[in-house]
Amino acid sequence: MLAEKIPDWLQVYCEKISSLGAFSGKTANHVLVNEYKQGEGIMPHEDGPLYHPTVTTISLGSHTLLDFYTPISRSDGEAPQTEESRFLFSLLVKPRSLLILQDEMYQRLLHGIRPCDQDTLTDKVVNLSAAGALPGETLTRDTRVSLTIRHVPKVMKAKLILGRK
Ligand SMILES: O=C(O)CCC(=O)C(=O)O
Ligand SMILES: [Fe+2]
Repeated sequence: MLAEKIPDWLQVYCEKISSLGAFSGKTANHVLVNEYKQGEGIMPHEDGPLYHPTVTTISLGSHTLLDFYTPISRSDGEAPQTEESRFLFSLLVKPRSLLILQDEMYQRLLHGIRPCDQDTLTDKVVNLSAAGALPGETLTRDTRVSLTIRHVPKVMKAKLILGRK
């Protein structure tokens, strides 16, 4: 991964979040900006080993439900595992919120966002009361922008790479 300067306005948030201790004393140096139009999602995935095992996300514009899944198990002889059967629970992620995920939730489980226009909240949304929401409530999605802010331990300075023979 190549280092580039983070814009000043965003650096402010990188520093604020890092000062909470999210990256074990390191300062965030990586921001991924995703935009989801109403109805768009992201398929279940893991983010890979490149990052410090903590991910922090600022959400803007709309709520979403972030869904968690067990990984596909490799043992033979088992019935095929559907996405539905691997689904564990969701988090209601509100606009203007900061979500911090780490350890097992981030490293072992897969996360994703179902592509849909509306979310009806159930008891599978495990942070309902903390998010001030009620079971049975239906929330309509709008455009959401997420800023995923992390610390990447290994970055290369562009100068070094370009200077290589
Ligand atoms: O938008 C989000 O909150 C999740 C984004 C995500 O999982 C990713 O870009 O890897
Ligand atoms: Fe992700």
